[in-house]
Amino acid sequence: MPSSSCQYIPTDTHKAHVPLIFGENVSCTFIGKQQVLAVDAVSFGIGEGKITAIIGESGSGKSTLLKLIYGLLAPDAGEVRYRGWQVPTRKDKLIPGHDAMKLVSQGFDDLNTYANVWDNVASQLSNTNLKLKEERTSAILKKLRIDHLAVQRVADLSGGEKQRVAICRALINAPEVLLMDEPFNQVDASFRDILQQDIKNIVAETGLTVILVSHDPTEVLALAEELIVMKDGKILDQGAPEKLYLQPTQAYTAKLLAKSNILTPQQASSIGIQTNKQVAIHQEWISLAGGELKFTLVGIRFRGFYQELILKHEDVILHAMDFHKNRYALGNTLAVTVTKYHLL
Ligand SMILES: Nc1ncnc2c1ncn2[C@@H]1O[C@H](COP(=O)(O)OP(=O)(O)OP(=O)(O)O)[C@@H](O)[C@H]1O
Repeated sequence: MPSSSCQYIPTDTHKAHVPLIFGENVSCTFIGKQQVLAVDAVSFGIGEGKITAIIGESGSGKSTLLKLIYGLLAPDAGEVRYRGWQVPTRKDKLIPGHDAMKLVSQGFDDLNTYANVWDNVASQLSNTNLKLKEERTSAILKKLRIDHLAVQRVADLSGGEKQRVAICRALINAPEVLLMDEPFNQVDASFRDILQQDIKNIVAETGLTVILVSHDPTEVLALAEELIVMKDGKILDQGAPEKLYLQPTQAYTAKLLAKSNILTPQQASSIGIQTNKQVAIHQEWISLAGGELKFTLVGIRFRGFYQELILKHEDVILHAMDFHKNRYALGNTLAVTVTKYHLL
């Protein structure tokens, strides 16, 4: 329950469509050798029972925003509310962190690496009902597929396994919100997909609200239902992944999510697109199967299942995807068609 020292505005909860968590003009400055405005007057809403990802380049303020939501940091302006209640911060509470939320931090700081997995998780429950304690610990370890590791020391686990222990610890007391800072950092690609699906299943089964931070948006495109895009402490975009991917409003978002080619109106005009706006052309919107536009191949990057071609026409550089490797050489002239573009 929210702390009694917090201000409650009952009318907020009666408004239609008020998000579970919302921030209004929230700012946070770090004062050290230099003053850093890490979060700059942002307003946002986070819906209940879904997965929201905060994404952006390194240093854009993602972790700071997560800490403001949890109450680990106090905003120097604006406010964050949870179910209409102002989120208590260090100023209001002895033990920081909102009681309805749990944070899984990047470094697994909360784990006791010398204890085994079972004790790390079970220790989060009281001893008043030992049977229930055992049942709940067993159930959550099974749900996160680490029941076979119950007696292993945490120190001996892989990064991905430690991540699962940290999530079990966070979830065992059934918080309403799970906050995760770069949860897939230490998990390799194949395990990442399984962990993401497990998190999705838990959200679907329990109505848990998940907020996670990622510097790699491609890894959360399939996971999150809502994205918050940050740059230089500001929120540039918020919306559904498909919408932000296909109809970005900002060049930054288009580049971040789709590695899109961004052209000025003049550059666009030289390839036949007349507009006074910037143009985003995603790599997959460029067809190499012939066309009027002639580009010179100036670079080839191996990307695994495809290669990225760097194409030049006058002062326009386009990056395109090619799934048929080894059919072109540097210096070749390629006939190109832009099949789709988006005006910013
Ligand atoms: N405790 C702190 N003291 C001083 N400056 C800080 C502190 N924490 C963060 N910053 C600065 O605030 C800015 C935002 O940092 P933050 O960690 O929120 O970014 P981020 O987007 O999460 O970055 P990353 O993806 O690299 O973790 C950065 O310039 C960072 O150096």
